[in-house]
Amino acid sequence: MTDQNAPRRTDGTAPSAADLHGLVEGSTAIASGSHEIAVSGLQKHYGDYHALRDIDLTIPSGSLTALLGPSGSGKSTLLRAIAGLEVPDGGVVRIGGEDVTFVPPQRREIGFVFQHYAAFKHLTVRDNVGFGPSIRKLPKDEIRQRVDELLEIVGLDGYQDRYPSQLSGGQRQRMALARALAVQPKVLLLDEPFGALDAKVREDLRQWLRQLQTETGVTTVLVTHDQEEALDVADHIAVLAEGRIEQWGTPREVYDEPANDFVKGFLGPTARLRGELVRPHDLVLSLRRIDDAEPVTVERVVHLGFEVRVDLRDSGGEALSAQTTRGEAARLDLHQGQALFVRLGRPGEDRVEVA
Ligand SMILES: Nc1ncnc2c1ncn2[C@@H]1O[C@H](COP(=O)(O)OP(=O)(O)OP(=O)(O)O)[C@@H](O)[C@H]1O
Repeated sequence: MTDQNAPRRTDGTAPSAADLHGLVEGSTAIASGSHEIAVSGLQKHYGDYHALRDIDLTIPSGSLTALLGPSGSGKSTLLRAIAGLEVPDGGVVRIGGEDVTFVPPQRREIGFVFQHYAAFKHLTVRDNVGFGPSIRKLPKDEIRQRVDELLEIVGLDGYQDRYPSQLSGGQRQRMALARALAVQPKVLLLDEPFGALDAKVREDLRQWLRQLQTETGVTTVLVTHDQEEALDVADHIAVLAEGRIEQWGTPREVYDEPANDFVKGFLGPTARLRGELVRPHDLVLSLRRIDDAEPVTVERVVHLGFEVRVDLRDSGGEALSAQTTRGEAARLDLHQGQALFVRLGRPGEDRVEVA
């Protein structure tokens, strides 16, 4: 089976490790000045399939932007078009104000990290990270110093002489980031870099990525289908669906002021109350009817640490879930079969109902 996240050439085949190194080999500039990424009117077809539909997106210099969307929404295609691994059918890609639409990847001064990092197995961590600078024939002691600094930043100091097979998955991805940064790229493009790792490691690595990005200030684009990851690390999120950008904004904007039901549904759990899509934590439960609260029956009470999810059924037979706290669940004595009322809370309202 082919990996959806694996990089593809325009002919559909996966690039070799040497190709990927080629992405950074040509990099010469040190990340300074404006490295805004601006995409306008971008179109991409694969045969009859319209993978990118007129994409306009500006990624501010020095920021971390997440491309978030379901599988097949076009995230990787957009990232690969920015990298130069895909040639668009129409539109323009600019990096730092320069039109790079037809500039080959190795001349775009980018660092790229994929979900499955193609390390040189026969090279040590030091030589993997130092590969790009050594191709550019930088002085050996300068390379050594740069590699040591980067390995310290990514938390791999002391691992210089190990081989990739002697690293954990998380350590390998951190080595990949160090290697991408070793050539001091203008922009860092990350395609589900933590996708193959387990949940806890992912969480640690995204905190670490956020810190690394803040320290280096390199303009970063992160492809992810994980809304929590995007909300957690990104300055801005572009939400994609079917080759279009549905919304662009800060994590708070896309979560609190979603442009449409798709964005609302994709950014977090939702419940439908009288036809309106709402957040489960915006629902207020009460034992007596307040205002025009909807009568519901408790089907299940699920304790998820501090939070409690209450699965309900309304009088029309529709299922919906509310989210509440342990304290409130105890106060209401929530239990299966209980008759309750649910309504939409107002922002800042005290959730504790004395019924
Ligand atoms: N080389 C290709 N040839 C044909 N179709 C392709 C090719 N690359 C991507 N596609 C199609 O274009 C669409 C967008 O793919 P893309 O990889 O950009 O989606 P994605 O949002 O990154 O999804 P995922 O999260 O699954 O990686 C998909 O329907 C995919 O099958």
